[in-house]
Amino acid sequence: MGEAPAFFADNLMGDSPKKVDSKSKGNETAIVVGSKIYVIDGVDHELGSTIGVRIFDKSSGEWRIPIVLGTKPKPSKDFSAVLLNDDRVLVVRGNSGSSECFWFLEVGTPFVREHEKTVGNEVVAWSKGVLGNVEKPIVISGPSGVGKGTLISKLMKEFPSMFGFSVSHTTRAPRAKEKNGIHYHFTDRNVMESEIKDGKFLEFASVHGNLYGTSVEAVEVVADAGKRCILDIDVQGARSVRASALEAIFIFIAPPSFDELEKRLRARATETEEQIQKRLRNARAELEQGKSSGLFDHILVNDDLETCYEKLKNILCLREAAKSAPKTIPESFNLSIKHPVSMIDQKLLINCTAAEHENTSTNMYVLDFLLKGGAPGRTRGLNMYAINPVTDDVNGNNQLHLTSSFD
Ligand SMILES: Nc1ncnc2c1ncn2[C@@H]1O[C@H](COP(=O)(O)OP(=O)(O)OP(=O)(O)O)[C@@H](O)[C@H]1O
Ligand SMILES: Nc1nc2c(ncn2[C@@H]2O[C@H](COP(=O)(O)O)[C@@H](O)[C@H]2O)c(=O)[nH]1
Repeated sequence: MGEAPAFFADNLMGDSPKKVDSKSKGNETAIVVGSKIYVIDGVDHELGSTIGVRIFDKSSGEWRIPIVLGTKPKPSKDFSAVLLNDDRVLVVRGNSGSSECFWFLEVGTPFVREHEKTVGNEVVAWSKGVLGNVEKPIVISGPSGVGKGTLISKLMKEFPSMFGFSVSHTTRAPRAKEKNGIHYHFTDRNVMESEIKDGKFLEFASVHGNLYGTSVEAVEVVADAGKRCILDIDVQGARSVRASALEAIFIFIAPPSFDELEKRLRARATETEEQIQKRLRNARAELEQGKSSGLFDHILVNDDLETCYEKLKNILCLREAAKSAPKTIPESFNLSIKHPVSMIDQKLLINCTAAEHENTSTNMYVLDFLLKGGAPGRTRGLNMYAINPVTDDVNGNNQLHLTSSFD
């Protein structure tokens, strides 16, 4: 690796030109975010099997190797990188099909910051960009015993092919009828804590004295099956998901009264008296936060079960009806060796020029990434369409082409 050309950071540092040590082989792109320079290398020279990321801290003049979360892209000799919103880098890999083309590297999102606090190191997180519209996951929260599980079961029973449940991890003991892998992934605290450190969880919280968490995989498994994911998590978890890149619909289920909540919790007969008392104490705080925090898009009172269920279905149907018609997405395409990219109006314009027909065939694609997705893992809901660079605008609409007298 010593023979590699060094990466010069002088043009990025602003002050005295400074040659910084690098293991690069020259196939790298630098993205400046505040006082840091993220150097994305077509090959990670430690691992060899992925695109590499290093961070140069301008203030200390030091290189840092971050902890890398999420699915990592395979190495690429040819890629472009664009900074989005100061906290995510879009990496477009050349010479790859539509499923391996688009990657997001989170560099300063709340999700990454949270993990930096947990692990005490720089963190970046990869997620793969997935083309195609996708329904937003549904986060359902509310105090223990309010009926979240009952409502979710009804939804899954009525629409088995539409919804999938995100199976959480928990350190609590299974109840009599609960099955590992179906109701929860029952796990040991040590194992779960170590997996949290490794970035395997989208969110986690200590709830009623036990650890609960949604793994990235739990959400991805549902989305990969083409289903809309439902998360049954507490208010702390909902807050963490809000801070993540997973764009979801947040619904809070409230009881008609505190007495009714207590009645349901006791009637369920799954907890000891001590546990019931703990859950009721926590319920007061959750009700306060849930109703007043502005965290939730909808608050439903679960008085009569059937009425509440109808309201829940209404919320979900309305959202679906409001969805805009998808644009045409190329079934499969291969980005050629040269693909300069530029941003216009929150859209990425990709200029694909086939190397062998350099002057003859130019295809323009627009990548519309206003929709956010899951992290770290897959960022879903990207929209891609081809445009004619002469006659279409970036929305794919045909526009009047004015020819000048010199044409
Ligand atoms: N609208 C309702 N009216 C009367 N009983 C209800 C209603 N909804 C749910 N229940 C009952 O209340 C009990 C608690 O419901 P459920 O287990 O679904 O609550 P939960 O919110 O999922 O609780 P947890 O957070 O502890 O998992 C169950 O016995 C269920 O049958
Ligand atoms: N933050 C999270 N909370 C979770 C998750 N899975 C479940 N929960 C919440 O825990 C309580 C208690 O559940 P129980 O099954 O022991 O009755 C309840 O409010 C759930 O919503 C999770 O992954 N993350």
